Amino acid sequence: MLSDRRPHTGEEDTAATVDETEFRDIHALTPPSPQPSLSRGRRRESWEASSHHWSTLSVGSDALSEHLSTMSREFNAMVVAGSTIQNDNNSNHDAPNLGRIGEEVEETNPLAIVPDHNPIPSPGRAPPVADSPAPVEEVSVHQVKKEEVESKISAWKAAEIAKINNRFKREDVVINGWESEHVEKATAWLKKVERKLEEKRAKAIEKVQNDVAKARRKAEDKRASAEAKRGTKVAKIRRLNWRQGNPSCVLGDICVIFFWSVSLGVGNVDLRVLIYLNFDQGQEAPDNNLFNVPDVLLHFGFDSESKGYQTAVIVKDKIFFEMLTVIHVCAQYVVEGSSDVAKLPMDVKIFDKSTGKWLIPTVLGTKPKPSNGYSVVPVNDDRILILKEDCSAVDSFWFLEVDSPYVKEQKKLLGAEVVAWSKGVVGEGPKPVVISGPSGVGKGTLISKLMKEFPTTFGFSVSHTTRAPREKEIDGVHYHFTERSIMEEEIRDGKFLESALVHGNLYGTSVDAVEAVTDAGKRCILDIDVQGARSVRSSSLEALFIFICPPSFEELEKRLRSRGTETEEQVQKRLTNARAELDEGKSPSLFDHILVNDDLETCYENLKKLLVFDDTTANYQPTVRSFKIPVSHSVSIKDQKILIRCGTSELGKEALLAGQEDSVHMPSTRMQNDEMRSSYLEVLCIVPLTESMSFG
Ligand SMILES: Nc1ncnc2c1ncn2[C@@H]1O[C@H](COP(=O)(O)OP(=O)(O)OP(=O)(O)O)[C@@H](O)[C@H]1O
Ligand SMILES: Nc1nc2c(ncn2[C@@H]2O[C@H](COP(=O)(O)O)[C@@H](O)[C@H]2O)c(=O)[nH]1
Repeated sequence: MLSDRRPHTGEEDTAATVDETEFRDIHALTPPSPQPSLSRGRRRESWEASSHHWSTLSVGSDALSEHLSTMSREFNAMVVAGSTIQNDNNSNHDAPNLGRIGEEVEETNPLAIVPDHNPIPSPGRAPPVADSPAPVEEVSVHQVKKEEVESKISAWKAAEIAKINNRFKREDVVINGWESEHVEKATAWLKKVERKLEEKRAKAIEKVQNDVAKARRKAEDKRASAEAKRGTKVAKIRRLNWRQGNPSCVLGDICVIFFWSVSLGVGNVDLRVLIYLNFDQGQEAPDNNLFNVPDVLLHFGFDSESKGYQTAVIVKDKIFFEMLTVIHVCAQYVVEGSSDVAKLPMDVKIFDKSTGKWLIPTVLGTKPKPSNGYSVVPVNDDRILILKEDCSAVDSFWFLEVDSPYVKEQKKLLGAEVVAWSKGVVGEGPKPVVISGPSGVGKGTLISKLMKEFPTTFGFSVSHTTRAPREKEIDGVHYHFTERSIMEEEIRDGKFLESALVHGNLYGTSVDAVEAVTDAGKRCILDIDVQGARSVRSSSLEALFIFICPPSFEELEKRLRSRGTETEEQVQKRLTNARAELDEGKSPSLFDHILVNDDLETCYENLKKLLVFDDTTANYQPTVRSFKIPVSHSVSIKDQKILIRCGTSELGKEALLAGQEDSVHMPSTRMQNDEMRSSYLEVLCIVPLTESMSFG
């Protein structure tokens, strides 16, 4: 019967069913059990069957199945106990079975850590049932037993619920533990990740800071080097500029003054040399001050180390310039009384007074060619004038820059003691010529004719361009064909005198291109667009600006097309730009001359008139070039002027003869007086120093 019971999955349902159903079953079907042992055996069978049945119908949890099976066994025991009471009067045979109900069922669940403090009261401990002598009494005993069983069942239920609650509490503890363990783990992981991120961040910040510092340092270096380059370029441009200007002769009653435009090889010195030729012994000098020989820091002494005489100039606590050989020459000259001595080179070394040591500096620039002798005068704190004796005036003036801005820059760059030679170039070259005009007007054609006819007089400035070479165009002859990125960098580096975007390509005139021509002693011709002309006009380069105009716009278009070097699109672009250029070409502030290229030959003749027979070209070879600084002279610096004084009749004669009467335009009355001319001549060169010498 018990084994036929329908299984219940819910424990409370089971208990409730047991409450209501089991007892009805007990009354109806109490089996007479003749032998307690047999009855016990049968009951065991029922339990086993029941247990088996329950376990096979469990809802999947072994623990739950085990638990329910335990409950079932205990419950069955109680029911059987209740049913056997009446047959088993005061027999306690089944007491051990009932007693088992109250026993702690061995807890196999690993979660079971809370002991059950509410055990089911052991039926064994129930007061023994007294013998019932009468049926009435029997009923009441039965009643008592029933109540007792009922109370046990209630107690059992409560105990089961408590067990379940405990079990869930234990589970809850374990779940909480599991939860906190995982939360802790996750938090620890997060902290680890955060720490790693923090480290990465710190590293990234450090890297960025290092990169920034590195970039700054690099930029500094680049800036310094660009600045140095710029300085050099500017100096070059200035030098180009100094070569400009006309030499002029100024006549005076007492003296003849030559104005020489002087330029320097490396430095930034612009000089004008005035030579006072005093013919009359009785005449006074134009400015007495000019004749005051100031402190000339020339020191002569014997250098035990090199066993010779040396000259030194003290500038800013440093002794510059050893002219051992010069003094040696002087000594020879003096002793032997002969000027016929070997030319001797010039060496530079520096005695640093603070350390008491001689330094051999890095010498920049081209040093002067050896001479018979030199005069040495500090001009100011940054350079020393060296006047070569007994050589042509063109090669006489030299400067040793010892602390000029250029030298300062170089010292910084090279991290060494630096000096630089600058040549005072006497005379000047003719102005470069800028030929501009719209594309197709005939600039190139005119320039080619000029070069062909005057190959030694004119030189073409070879521009840089990013445009592709045309057929027959040769790199380095017609253009320096360059990649855009390279050209852009070179423009940034200050390599260009001017540059412009012309018809979609970059074009530019490099300083080197102009220098290459001027260094070859030729007049430089630039073929550039109007933008370029404007740039050159606003630069320090003095030039002659000529604009070539077409006879008409239609003719320009015709020439451009007939040349056949451009695509239709390029022709259109060039024609559009031509209109703007033609407007600009009329600007008198930009161009010195406008030539209309109608008939080619006529235009060429006009160009030649402007260039070949203009004053600049005609006067290119200054007559004063043959002037010589005599051996016997004194050099001094006064009021920002270099004074060179010499005054013997022989030397005067020499200087005068070298000066050439025609170009000097000396007053005829005096020039006719040979006696007077040879009797006395005092020559004073006054060299005013310009701002670029940065006095003070
Ligand atoms: N006076 C002229 N009469 C007729 N044709 C000319 C005359 N001058 C030049 N040309 C022709 O015009 C064309 C353009 O001349 P050229 O190439 O010298 O122009 P350009 O001004 O140098 O042009 P670009 O600025 O594009 O270099 C050439 O074919 C040339 O032979
Ligand atoms: N600003 C400059 N313009 C230049 C230079 N070289 C040439 N040009 C001018 O470009 C156009 C086009 O020349 P093309 O050879 O492509 O026909 C022409 O007007 C030239 O005068 C330069 O160095 N700078």
